[in-house]
Amino acid sequence: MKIFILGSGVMGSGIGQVFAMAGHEVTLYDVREDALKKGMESIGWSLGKLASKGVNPDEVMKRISTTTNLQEAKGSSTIIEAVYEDLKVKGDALRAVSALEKDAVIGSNTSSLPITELSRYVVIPERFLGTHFFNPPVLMKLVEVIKGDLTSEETFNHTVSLMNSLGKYPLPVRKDVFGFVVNRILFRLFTSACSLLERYSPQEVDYVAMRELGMPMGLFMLLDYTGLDVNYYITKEAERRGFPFRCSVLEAMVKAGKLGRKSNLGFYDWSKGRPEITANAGPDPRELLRDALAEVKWLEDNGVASRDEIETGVKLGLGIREGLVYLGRKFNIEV
Ligand SMILES: NC(=O)c1ccc[n+]([C@@H]2O[C@H](COP(=O)([O-])OP(=O)(O)OC[C@H]3O[C@@H](n4cnc5c(N)ncnc54)[C@H](O)[C@@H]3O)[C@@H](O)[C@H]2O)c1
Repeated sequence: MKIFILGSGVMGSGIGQVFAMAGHEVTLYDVREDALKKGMESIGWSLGKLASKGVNPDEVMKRISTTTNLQEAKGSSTIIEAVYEDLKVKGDALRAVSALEKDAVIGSNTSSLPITELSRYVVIPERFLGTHFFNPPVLMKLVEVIKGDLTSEETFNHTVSLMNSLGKYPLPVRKDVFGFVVNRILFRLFTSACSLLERYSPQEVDYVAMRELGMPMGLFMLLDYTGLDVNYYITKEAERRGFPFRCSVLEAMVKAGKLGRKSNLGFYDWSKGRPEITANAGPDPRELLRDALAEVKWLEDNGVASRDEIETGVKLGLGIREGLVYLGRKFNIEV
């Protein structure tokens, strides 16, 4: 199949690599030559790492081409949009590409914009949906496939099968809700963690997140890792869309230039690399889990995804090895 990727950044290049590794012909498109060059370098680096696992880097590389000419989208069967997370930038890119190739299924990799809102920009909204890969796309097995209000059942089912054929686990998100499934749960965990700061240190909360919830990284460490400015922006966006992701300390931290890992300082000091967790006690794990589990129930009750699908998504997307529902039972929280 001919695949066209809009945006050759962190996600676009990774998604292109995933398709090429599954045998598809991929064209990476970007408005910047240097982004295409960087994207190809990062694919080459990643394939080099995978060579010892039976991947033939040259074969995969041969299937990927780059362009700054949007006209090359013509004849593509699938188009994935992975440009900046901005409604106007995405809208303009989608409008232009969808006018060129009307038969393609178009997926957006947005993390926070409603699929239905984006679908207003495409020529055939029935053939448009969300394809939310996780970072890094090559290593993360989870892809949320999101049905917008106008997405046809055929497009949705076709894309779920396509993601399966790439070796991914497509989590079917049947309703277009803010944050989709996995990030909604993550935002609940963040909100609970932030509200514990009155009584506990970030270290103590993270100790419990890692030790009792089995997360690969603590919640404050994760906020630092992805950037406090990025997370502050998401809390504002969540608020605007009526979803309670709150973390009141973020605003002052961002204003003070504490952005997390990228500025060497956030909830942790990153100047010497990934910080060590030295705490050996913290809050009751139920205080972290309760709202996240209420969210699982909400998603299930509202027909967004089933409990089993959510559980698999949480394991693959957040690295919570045992799953949230399992932890709920373990700690006697009713779900
Ligand atoms: N980075 C992550 O961890 C992550 C995870 C999941 C989803 N996402 C989402 O994926 C999308 C891309 O994120 P990213 O981290 O790869 O961003 P990025 O900044 O690394 O890359 C975006 C690329 O889009 C290009 N671009 C901008 N306007 C364009 C246009 N009109 N046409 C073509 N290319 C254009 C830029 O030149 C840049 O190379 C965003 O919607 C983001 O929310 C990101």
